[in-house]
Amino acid sequence: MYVIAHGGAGSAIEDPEPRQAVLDEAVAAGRDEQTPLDAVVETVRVLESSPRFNAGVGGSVQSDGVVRTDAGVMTSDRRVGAASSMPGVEHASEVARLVLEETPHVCLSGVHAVDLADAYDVAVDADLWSERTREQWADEEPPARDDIRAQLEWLRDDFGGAPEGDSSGDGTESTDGSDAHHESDTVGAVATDGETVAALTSTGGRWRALAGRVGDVPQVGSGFFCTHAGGASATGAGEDIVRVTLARRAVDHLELGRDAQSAAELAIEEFEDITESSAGVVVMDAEGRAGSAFNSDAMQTGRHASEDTE
Ligand SMILES: NC(=O)C[C@H](N)C(=O)O
Repeated sequence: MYVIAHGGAGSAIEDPEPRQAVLDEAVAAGRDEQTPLDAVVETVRVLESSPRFNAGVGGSVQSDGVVRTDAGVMTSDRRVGAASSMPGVEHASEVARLVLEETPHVCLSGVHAVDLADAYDVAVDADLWSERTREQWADEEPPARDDIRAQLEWLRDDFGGAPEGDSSGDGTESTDGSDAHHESDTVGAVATDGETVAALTSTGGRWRALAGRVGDVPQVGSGFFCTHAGGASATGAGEDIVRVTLARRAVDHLELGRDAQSAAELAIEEFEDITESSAGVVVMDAEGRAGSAFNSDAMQTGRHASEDTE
């Protein structure tokens, strides 16, 4: 099994090694699986359990003080499953797989997605707060939950640009080496056994987004996409990623004959030209050749590829 994983596009961090170790461990877990779908879920599960990433435990906090998780997965036979806005769900990746495998639909949201998870014994009462998100949220002064207009006033300036991780401009960085606002560490993976391919992305979204906000991650073609040619997982400013359907763009370039690296690079170039925002994407073709590109300061990846086309 070939696997590539990412830990989000965002600011450069001072101490990338501990996060790299988790990414490498995640890829190693995925490599042992029997199918690409199992491989991407296993890879992402490891990342969702680590508070170093903005997915599962340690996810971004929305404007009402609740952490909600999103994920989307697609296989090369064009099966799709996505789930969004789930409080208490550490492994959004598993709920996305449930939607793909157990339902006739492609996306479920909110309490209904949580109910599906519960019905299939996926844990739904996890504490998704980490030490870091607790500390950061304690510094926030959000308006009352039911005053939506005041909340929008409070958060509006954080959006319309890239999640560089330091939306306050105070340049702070947390002790475990992730960005201060902890929103650029979305995770994702693409895997292939040389026959079929799967791509999966999972996130806590963006810091202090309006409660109920859903970004690119559970939207097919935006945060994730996969065909027989290969798959892609995107990360970055979700509001901008959806405008260009970034993951689909990268896979389209594979379909048109580019290698994984130039498909990733071209997709990011086009993304930047259109949006002037920042993002990253990892790509793997059906033979397990990997590529990645980003226009943020950094994006960490882990990979076990047949070849790096970089
Ligand atoms: N850091 C990220 O990748 C955030 C994610 N794309 C979102 O907008 O929800």
